[in-house]
Amino acid sequence: MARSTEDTAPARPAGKSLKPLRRFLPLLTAYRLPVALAFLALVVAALATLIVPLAVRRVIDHGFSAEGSLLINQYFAVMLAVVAVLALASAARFYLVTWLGERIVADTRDLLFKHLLDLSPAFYEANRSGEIVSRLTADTTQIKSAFSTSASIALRNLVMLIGAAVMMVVTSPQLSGLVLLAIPLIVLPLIFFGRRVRALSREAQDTLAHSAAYAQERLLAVTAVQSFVQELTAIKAFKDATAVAFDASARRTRARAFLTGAIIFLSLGSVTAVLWYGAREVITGAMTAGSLSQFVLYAVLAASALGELSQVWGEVQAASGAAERIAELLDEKPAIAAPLSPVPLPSPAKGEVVFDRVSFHYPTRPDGPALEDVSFAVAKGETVALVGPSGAGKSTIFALLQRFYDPQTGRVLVDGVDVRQADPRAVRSRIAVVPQETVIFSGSVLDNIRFGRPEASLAEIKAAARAARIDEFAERLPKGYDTEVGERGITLSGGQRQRIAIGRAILRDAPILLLDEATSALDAESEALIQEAITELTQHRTTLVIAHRLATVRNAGRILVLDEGRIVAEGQHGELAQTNPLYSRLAKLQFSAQSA
Ligand SMILES: Nc1ncnc2c1ncn2[C@@H]1O[C@H](COP(=O)(O)OP(=O)(O)OP(=O)(O)O)[C@@H](O)[C@H]1O
Repeated sequence: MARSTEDTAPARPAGKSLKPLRRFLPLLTAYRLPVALAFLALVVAALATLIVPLAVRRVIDHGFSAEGSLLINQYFAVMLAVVAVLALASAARFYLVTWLGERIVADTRDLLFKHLLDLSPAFYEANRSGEIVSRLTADTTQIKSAFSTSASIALRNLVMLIGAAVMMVVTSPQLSGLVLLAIPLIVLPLIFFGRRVRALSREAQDTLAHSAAYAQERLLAVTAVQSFVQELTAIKAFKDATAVAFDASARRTRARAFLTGAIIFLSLGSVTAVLWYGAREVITGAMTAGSLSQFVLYAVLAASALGELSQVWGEVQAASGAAERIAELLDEKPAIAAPLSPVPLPSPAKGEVVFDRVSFHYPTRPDGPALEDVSFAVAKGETVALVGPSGAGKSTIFALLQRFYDPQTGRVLVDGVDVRQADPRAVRSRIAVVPQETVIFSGSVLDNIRFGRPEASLAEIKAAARAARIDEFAERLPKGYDTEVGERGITLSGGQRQRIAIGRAILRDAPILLLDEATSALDAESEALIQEAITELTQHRTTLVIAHRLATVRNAGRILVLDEGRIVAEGQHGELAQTNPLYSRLAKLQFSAQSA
């Protein structure tokens, strides 16, 4: 279940059963012509069906008499034509309506994905990605049925029901009056079971998402599961989650089965009762056999339309439960958004960074400040190293600078503009990040470098790759730069992944560089290659680096020492090593093992 980033998740609206689905209706306005054609096909098919009983009466009342032998050929010829029209119109209706359903689902998925990309990290901290993916796939598939097959069946049967009811009244008002009495009997279970189906469907989708999230998390870390020999635990936990999802689906299906059974019994039962009454009318001569047959055919049509409608009603209710889950996600407001009229950043870019008395705690940790009263300024082209024990707040500084969160007090300025007043995309465009753990997407080596700037030319990408010392390994791969790297880059070594990250940042060519040095030890050769690549990257750029290497702190113009969210010292390596006990301890622990 998605939790709101705000602490108070809004309660789900109860009762208004189809509201969540209605919200997706406007998507149909883009497809007016197919909607109109589908409607036309629907009406034609329904009319064709309604003509059949009329023909049947004529055949029974006149066709079997001596003078009717000529007419009978005509009647059957007309019927054949009607059947052909019915078949054609039904095929067209099926195609168009299914097409529309698929379209709505595709559009909903696009809309949802776009929205998801706008949501800030705070949202993803509170929700599991597997559950979100389940909404994107399983729940949208559920609403597909509501907009395609269900809509098609519902509309056809609605038209049929109305048409058949009208024809019943025309054929025998007296018998129709009797049928009228049965209607409340049929509508009540529809309402009762419909509600139940919707609630149970919501539950079924929730539990399904839960098991999907579990599977995704374990599969992403399958090697960890295997190396800790936790397969059996994982299998059992997944089996339990699947069982819960299965039970929920079974309950939903039971409710739908009851609904369908009840409607079929009640509607066909009433037809039987009316037929019994009608048969007596025919015996007393108050009604012709043909009229009774015609009436009964219409009544059967109406009853089966009702039966199908009830089934569809169950499906629509189930879809409504799924739609509710999608709507919740769509209603999630991004915690970070551009102001109505964002202040443009000065052009040309300078690459200046200022933290002005910044205090911040993460939304999920209201009582634990991550930064307290942090102030510093980094001038254009300067390199500043951040050093501090684990959890001191170094990565948090990077996160605030990219405006993934807003500080509770104080300001973060990029090129003199408070990042809260600027468009977050504009701020991030001025920044290139080399994270400690490189994110690699499935695709080729080239694709992964291009991620830094998708519009870059091949020559630019190759140049960046050379500068980042990627060519050194890429050319030895089976297909060179076109080699597929596998999901999350599992076919590359740690050092190779880091160089791709550096290549991306070089290609991005942003004035501000945020570099989180890898802590993992590399062999001397890789290390040397990475240092060369980094030197290339930091030239002419404002650089903030979370330092783990002696060479880095030595080369930095200035070092900020962080401890428990505060800046506790500032200076250069030589002097800090002498004067600051925390720094000298960290330097001994972190840097002493390495040569410069
Ligand atoms: N997304 C988050 N949600 C809640 N708390 C967080 C989050 N990220 C970090 N923290 C907390 O904020 C504090 C500062 O973390 P930060 O990641 O900035 O430390 P760091 O100096 O980068 O540490 P390291 O060197 O280990 O990466 C820590 O106490 C950490 O537990």
